[in-house]
Amino acid sequence: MENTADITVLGAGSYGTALAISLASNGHRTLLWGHEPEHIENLKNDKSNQEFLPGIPLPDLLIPEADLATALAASNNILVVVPSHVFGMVLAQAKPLLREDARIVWATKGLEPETGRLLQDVAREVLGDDFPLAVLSGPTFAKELAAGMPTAIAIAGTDPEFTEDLVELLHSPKRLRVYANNDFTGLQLGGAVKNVIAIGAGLSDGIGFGANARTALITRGLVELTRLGEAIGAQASTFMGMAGLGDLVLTCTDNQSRNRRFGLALGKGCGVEAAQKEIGQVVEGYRNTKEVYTLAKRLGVEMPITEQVYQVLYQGKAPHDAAKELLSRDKKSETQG
Ligand SMILES: NC(=O)C1=CN([C@@H]2O[C@H](COP(=O)(O)OP(=O)(O)OC[C@H]3O[C@@H](n4cnc5c(N)ncnc54)[C@H](OP(=O)(O)O)[C@@H]3O)[C@@H](O)[C@H]2O)C=CC1
Ligand SMILES: O=C(CO)COP(=O)(O)O
Repeated sequence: MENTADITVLGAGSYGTALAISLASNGHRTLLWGHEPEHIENLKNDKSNQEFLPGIPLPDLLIPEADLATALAASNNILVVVPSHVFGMVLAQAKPLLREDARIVWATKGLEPETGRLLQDVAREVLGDDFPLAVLSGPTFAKELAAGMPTAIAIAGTDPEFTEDLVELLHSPKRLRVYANNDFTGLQLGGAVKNVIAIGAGLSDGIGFGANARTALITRGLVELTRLGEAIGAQASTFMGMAGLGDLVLTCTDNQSRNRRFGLALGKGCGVEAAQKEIGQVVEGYRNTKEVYTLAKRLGVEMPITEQVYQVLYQGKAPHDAAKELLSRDKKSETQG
């Protein structure tokens, strides 16, 4: 039927398109909504997303859609993949158009601008408590997922039936392995904090440090993520999985990561604005550093790497000085605190 779909994806950038390709390749009719009609027209004409995923064909079951009302009427399964700073705004836009049986999942990685709230709090504030919610998080570069290269991800949510249905929709023996997780909070936090640590790893490589420093940042980044997670009620074990260690290793070590590339550019002496412009896509960790820092301060959680990245991004500290400060911290036990 023309106007029905198994799932609707909101956000036609690199990751929204990659997830839509993956869903459609699994045989599910998938509507992909984007806010720029011209961009959606290009997707239809080119049968690919030349701006974000050049050269990767869109499957026939992926239907680009410029009208939000049509997109939301087509399915009760709504996957939101817009940057975190517009997440609340897009939900507010969607709310009056949502079907009564709508269920909302997001793959956005970040915290609410300024407040540092988890996106579940934003979703509940905007939508109320009646819609089932879920989150996708884990080490998944859009380009590889879209190209059908093997990928694994984790999912958690408020409603077991919804998360099970999402696993069914997303899971593919050939391209995407989906792990169910029961830590809704932990999955959201992992996706936000890893971006900050990835900037730190990029900074370290950019100023000429090596594999030892990068690996120390990943390892201690995992410690500070876990500390913050436990303070907000997440399970420490979550961070040893896809949305913690998995995403940290991916984004701290591979130059497909925009957050890592942003840090690299800053470490080499580039300014914040120029580095963002060079990347030309969302760098979630830039804003999210402020939000993670704010959240950690509010809860009294020690996050030395986040603190130094914050000082480089927002207080004009030189990357070298930030690195020196991290190294010159008091001796401490690896296992305590
Ligand atoms: N790319 C990846 O590999 C992964 C990304 N993610 C997460 O997915 C989220 C989206 O990132 P990604 O797709 O990569 O980002 P991109 O920069 O590739 O695309 C962002 C998209 O969001 C659109 N957008 C911006 N503002 C709005 C708005 N108000 N309403 C609707 N759409 C809007 C942009 O449109 P326009 O171009 O017109 O501004 C663009 O199409 C982020 O939170 C990211 O961390 C998670 C895992 C992997
Ligand atoms: O979240 C991602 C991979 O899991 C994408 O990372 P970047 O946003 O740093 O490109």
